[in-house]
Amino acid sequence: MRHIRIFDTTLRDGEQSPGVALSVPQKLEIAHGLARLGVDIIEAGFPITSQGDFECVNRIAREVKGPVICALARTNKADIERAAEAIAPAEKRRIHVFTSASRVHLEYMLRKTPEEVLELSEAMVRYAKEFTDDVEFSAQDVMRADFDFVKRLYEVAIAAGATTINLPDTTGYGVPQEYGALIRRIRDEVVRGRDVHISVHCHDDLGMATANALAGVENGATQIECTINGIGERAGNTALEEVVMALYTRRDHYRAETRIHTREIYRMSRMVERYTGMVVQPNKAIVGDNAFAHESGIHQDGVIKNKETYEIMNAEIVGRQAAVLVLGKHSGRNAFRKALAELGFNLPEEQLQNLFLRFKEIADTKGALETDELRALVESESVNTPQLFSIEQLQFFSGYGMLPTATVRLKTPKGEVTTTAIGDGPVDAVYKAISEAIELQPELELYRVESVTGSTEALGEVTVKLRLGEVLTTGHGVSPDIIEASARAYLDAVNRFVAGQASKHPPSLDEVQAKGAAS
Ligand SMILES: CC(=O)SCCNC(=O)CCNC(=O)[C@H](O)C(C)(C)COP(=O)(O)OP(=O)(O)OC[C@H]1O[C@@H](n2cnc3c(N)ncnc32)[C@H](O)[C@@H]1OP(=O)(O)O
Ligand SMILES: CC(C)C(=O)C(=O)O
Repeated sequence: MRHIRIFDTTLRDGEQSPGVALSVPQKLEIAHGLARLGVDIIEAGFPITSQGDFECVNRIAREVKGPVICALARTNKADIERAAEAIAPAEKRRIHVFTSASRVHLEYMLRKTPEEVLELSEAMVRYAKEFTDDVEFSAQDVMRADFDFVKRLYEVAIAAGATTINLPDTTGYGVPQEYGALIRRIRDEVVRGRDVHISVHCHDDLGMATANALAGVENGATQIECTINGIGERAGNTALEEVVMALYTRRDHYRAETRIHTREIYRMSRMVERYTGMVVQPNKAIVGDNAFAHESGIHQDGVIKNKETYEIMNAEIVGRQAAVLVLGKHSGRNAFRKALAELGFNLPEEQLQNLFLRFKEIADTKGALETDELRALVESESVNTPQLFSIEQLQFFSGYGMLPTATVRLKTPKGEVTTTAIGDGPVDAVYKAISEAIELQPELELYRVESVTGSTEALGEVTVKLRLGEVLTTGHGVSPDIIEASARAYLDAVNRFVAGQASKHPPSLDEVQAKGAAS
């Protein structure tokens, strides 16, 4: 298999992301991480940019062992000297000299003729060679440049000693077939079998950076320039994790391999996310939160039966936890049953079906449930208490300057009962309305409300203790709405009270209500 070099430019092009400025310790830690990841080349910075950037590249060159340490330089002597000085302590060092290729860059930005750019490029590659044998040459914006000029530029760069020629699609203008064809022509018409690496550097302005880089590999490139999480100027660069995993997962197709220790990928992604403050989108390939999660019932059912139904790679291979089944409104019974079994609940089928309906009802309004929320739901609903009283409807009003008022419609053994009450707050109003509907006046000994996972979006879990005469009963209720959870907890306690009496000497409801009313 062909070896593809991974040239990581997180610390140079990646740091050019608007709003990102990494400190020296952060860059050093990222560089050490990149060495552990197994990248071949680290582009550590652009030393002429600032004293801070110089020092950073210099410290990385001193301290980070393994990869080639590379510094960027424009086609001028001052840049090259600064780059050479910064990387001098490295065991393996590279200077990356760049110019521009497109007419618009030459005319408006460099304000030079093509002949001047050719001359300067040749002279500056030669100059960089005085400091290191390993010189890379790039001409920005090759996709929008005249091919004959691009060809001449890279020919002079190779003649001057460039050992790697990089073809940057600086503006992300290329499409895979076109970019691949450019790389092929460079291979056939410029490199012509010489010992020079062809490198790809693609930007993601049209969302094609990864596809373009891979098209380059298919057509002769042996180096990919990329960044962790695809960060970089504007829409970013080719994402390291994407090209590496594409080459690995589709090695049957590309017949090429990298030296990346893939199990380090996720850790690096999180480190770069944390230090740059650039949050990885949930649906980002390989490293996004959802990349190995399944929510819909049909997918979950398939994955439970055989992971290969919906997974082309294992999460573990990129250093993540095994794929997770997210329990939300799209989930099915098989995934629900499995999740409960993993939590240690093996419920009878009928109970599981009822619980599933309640779960769907909650997930429909709240979204996916976390493990602790699922556990709370099961614990509050799975105990086989006969539902003598249950909520049909619940409505309440409260607010500053208003009388808290609640109306409940309950299913009771006497049929549907609707009552309204005023209270000191919405929960008090609901409890008074329920008490009237069930014709019992329990004393509330304890009322506790908690957010199951500690966030405001979490399920609310309410625990109550009610005293009915001599008997103390506990009830639990969960719901995204804490007033509803409170009503459920109250009725749960009442139903348990009734069930507890029934297990000894079944009283009639009239007896229970008479007892409750008397207490
Ligand atoms: C596609 C890329 O990612 S390229 C790398 C981009 N990275 C950066 O720009 C890093 C941050 N940059 C900086 O700190 C500054 O721009 C510096 C230190 C590099 C230069 O700063 P200044 O000297 O103030 O120049 P300024 O940024 O205003 O303009 C850039 C100059 O570089 C010239 N230039 C641009 N590319 C090249 C090149 N490849 N070779 C030679 N000169 C170049 C421009 O023509 C312009 O020259 P001018 O001042 O004669 O008009
Ligand atoms: C310096 C070059 C390689 C670059 O970053 C670009 O053209 O995008």
